[in-house]
Amino acid sequence: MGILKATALLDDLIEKAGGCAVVDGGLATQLEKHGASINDPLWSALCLIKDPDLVKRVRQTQGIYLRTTNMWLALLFECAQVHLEYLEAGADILVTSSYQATIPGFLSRGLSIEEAESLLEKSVKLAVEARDKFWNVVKRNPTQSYNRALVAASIGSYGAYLADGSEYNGDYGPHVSRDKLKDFHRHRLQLLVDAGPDILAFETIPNKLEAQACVELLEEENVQIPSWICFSSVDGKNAPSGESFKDCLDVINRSDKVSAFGINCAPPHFIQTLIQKLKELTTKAIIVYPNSGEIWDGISKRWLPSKCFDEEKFELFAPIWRDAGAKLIGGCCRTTPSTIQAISKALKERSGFD
Ligand SMILES: C[S+](C)CC[C@H](N)C(=O)O
Ligand SMILES: N[C@@H](CCS)C(=O)O
Ligand SMILES: [Zn+2]
Repeated sequence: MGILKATALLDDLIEKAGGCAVVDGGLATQLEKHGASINDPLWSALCLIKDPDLVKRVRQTQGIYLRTTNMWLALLFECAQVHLEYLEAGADILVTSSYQATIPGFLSRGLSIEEAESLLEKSVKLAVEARDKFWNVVKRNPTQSYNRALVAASIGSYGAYLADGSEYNGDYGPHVSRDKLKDFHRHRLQLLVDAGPDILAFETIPNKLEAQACVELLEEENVQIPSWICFSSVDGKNAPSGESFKDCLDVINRSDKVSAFGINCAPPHFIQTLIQKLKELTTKAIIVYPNSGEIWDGISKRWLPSKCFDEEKFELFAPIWRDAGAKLIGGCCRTTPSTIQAISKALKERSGFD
């Protein structure tokens, strides 16, 4: 399938969803609700390591903290379950568990290169299998209101891999060049593309340099599926680095490989104004999937309480974001299947989709 046909799948989904498709919610958050403790440099990618031998080695290098020893195996099976929960809630797009899954990350935990590669591949397979399993059941029901979901392979920023909070400030220091970022992303991107997702999802990109690296990589690797590139924002106006979105979009707007641009894991009260701003800066589809409004403290590794938004407001704001021009809406960290169900209901009822 060429890129035009692959991009048509996304356009078609948006149309079938009534003009605005629903992205899933926080994978890590829902894993935690299932009892997993992911306070670890691999964060949500821990759910990929369910093979007992791999778990043992990872535990030996740094320690996985799960509630009880007996629970660890069961918990590590939860990723597929979380995908199914988001599908049931009405997600039209599943984002894979590869956000913080990287080759160097897995190597530093004692896994071999082959094991690391196979875990990345597995992140896509888990989501594809959940999608196919769910669709095979619901498609038989003539009254069902679900779409066949698409799978977006998550590519977390370099800052996510560093696990030092830099996906929220864009400060990679003077020694991180565009080439270094391309080197960091290349192998994982190749593996994820080969595993057969429908879309690539670059998440929480914090600065222009990394956006440039990602766009160049898509060209160099001649990627034949559409991508979205999402930035976070901590001031509601600019990229986390302080660079303007206009500057960051300069390079992205020139790429045919990028189908959508937007914001993820930023507070929801920034979103309406940001959509209006982005509409003036790009003709690409706008995607927004904010977090709950809580703020990630990258040092203490915990979420600080939200001052401004609560989960129920997503239901109210999703149609406002859609009317402002967003074509893809979902939730990021600290949102759950209930958030996604509320978004899906609000968007699909009003569009007459239901
Ligand atoms: C989206 S953030 C909450 C993910 C976790 C972060 N990269 C860390 O490892 O601290
Ligand atoms: N999609 C990611 C979070 C991005 S900030 C995850 O939940 O693993
Ligand atoms: Zn997030």
